[in-house]
Amino acid sequence: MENSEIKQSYAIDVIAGDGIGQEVMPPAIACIDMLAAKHDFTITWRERDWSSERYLRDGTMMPANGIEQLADGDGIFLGAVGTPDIPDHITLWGLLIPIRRDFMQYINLRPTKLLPGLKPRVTGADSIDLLVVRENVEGEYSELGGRAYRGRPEELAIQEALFTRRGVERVARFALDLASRRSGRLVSATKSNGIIHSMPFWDEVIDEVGKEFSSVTIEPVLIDALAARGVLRPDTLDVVVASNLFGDILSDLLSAAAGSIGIAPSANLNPEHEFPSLFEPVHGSAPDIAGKGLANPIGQMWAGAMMLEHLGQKAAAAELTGAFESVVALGHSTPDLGGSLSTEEFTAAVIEQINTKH
Ligand SMILES: NC(=O)C1=CN([C@@H]2O[C@H](COP(=O)(O)OP(=O)(O)OC[C@H]3O[C@@H](n4cnc5c(N)ncnc54)[C@H](O)[C@@H]3O)[C@@H](O)[C@H]2O)C=CC1
Ligand SMILES: CC(=O)C(=O)O
Ligand SMILES: [K+]
Ligand SMILES: [Mn+2]
Repeated sequence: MENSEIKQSYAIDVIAGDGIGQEVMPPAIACIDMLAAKHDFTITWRERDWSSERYLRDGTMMPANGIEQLADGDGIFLGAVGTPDIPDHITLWGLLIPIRRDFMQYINLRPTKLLPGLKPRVTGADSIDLLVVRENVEGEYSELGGRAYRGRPEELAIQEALFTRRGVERVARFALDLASRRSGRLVSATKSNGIIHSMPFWDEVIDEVGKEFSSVTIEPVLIDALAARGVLRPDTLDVVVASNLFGDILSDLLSAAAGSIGIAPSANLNPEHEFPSLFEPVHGSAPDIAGKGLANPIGQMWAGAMMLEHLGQKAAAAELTGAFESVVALGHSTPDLGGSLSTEEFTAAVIEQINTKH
């Protein structure tokens, strides 16, 4: 695309949310603002106070017309939601999950990389560079089911997993296309030995769509064995396609194998650009470290880079990932990566990198 065709001014909704979401958002925004000035584009940040605090105050995570308010923006930049004071299904289903669904963000793209200068967690895994393609609007996270006989000995809960042909086809196609442009290898996370209906269906549909991509080899791997492989040999993985729940678990596991869940970014994509996409770190609100200045802002910064890339600002995106990679390569990091810098100190080092590179 010619540079002149790229829009140069964007409206981005900011939902820092809860816990360390509030601490890692300002560092990411500071970096992006500097890059915007350098690369001649502007971002208007539309700050939303949608959070658990708002829920405790007003009884809802976001306003009734919250989705409408986001619809005309160019993207959503989210920190994390969740607090020990409110059951997690209320906070998640009151904000993040409706956004993912109403805006048909059916792809959750989650890269994992061993950053330059970091030691692998296990020997033999010294070149991790993979992408989890997580199905993001159906699967195990469904509203089908219910509870009955509350509080009685007969009490029961039924939770149905929902897999549609269209839903599996589109995530398969996205992952196969990515794999065809990378190693030509796609691992499909399955569990068709134990889950008798949905997972054999998943396997069949992935296989069918795979016929359109003759250059890609599909390797179905049972999720239990895949978890073990993710710990021991994450270097053998390139593109992994997974259902909503499996992809959620795998992405925490793989980013931990590569150093810390504090570095992992996540793009909730509406690939058709029909609705805004949402960018966030993989991690949650981390109440155990919130308020202590210990949070690693890389996950939020890297999510910001994915957002810039999605907007067409590829040079700025590359400069942002390059900046935090350089700081880590110089041996500076937050405690989760074995370093001693605070969130603020690490951010200052990244900003200095951006400043000194012309
Ligand atoms: N997309 C979202 O907003 C998500 C929200 N959550 C919510 O977050 C809350 C806490 O969930 P947890 O299960 O504890 O997961 P979590 O991801 O918040 O934390 C897990 C562990 O990783 C550490 N950690 C996470 N991010 C870090 C960072 N940037 N730097 C350094 N260390 C980091 C935490 O200190 C904690 O020990 C819950 O309310 C949960 O529902 C959880 C995952 C995703
Ligand atoms: C909710 C959650 O854990 C995630 O989206 O990663
Ligand atoms: K998050
Ligand atoms: Mn998760």
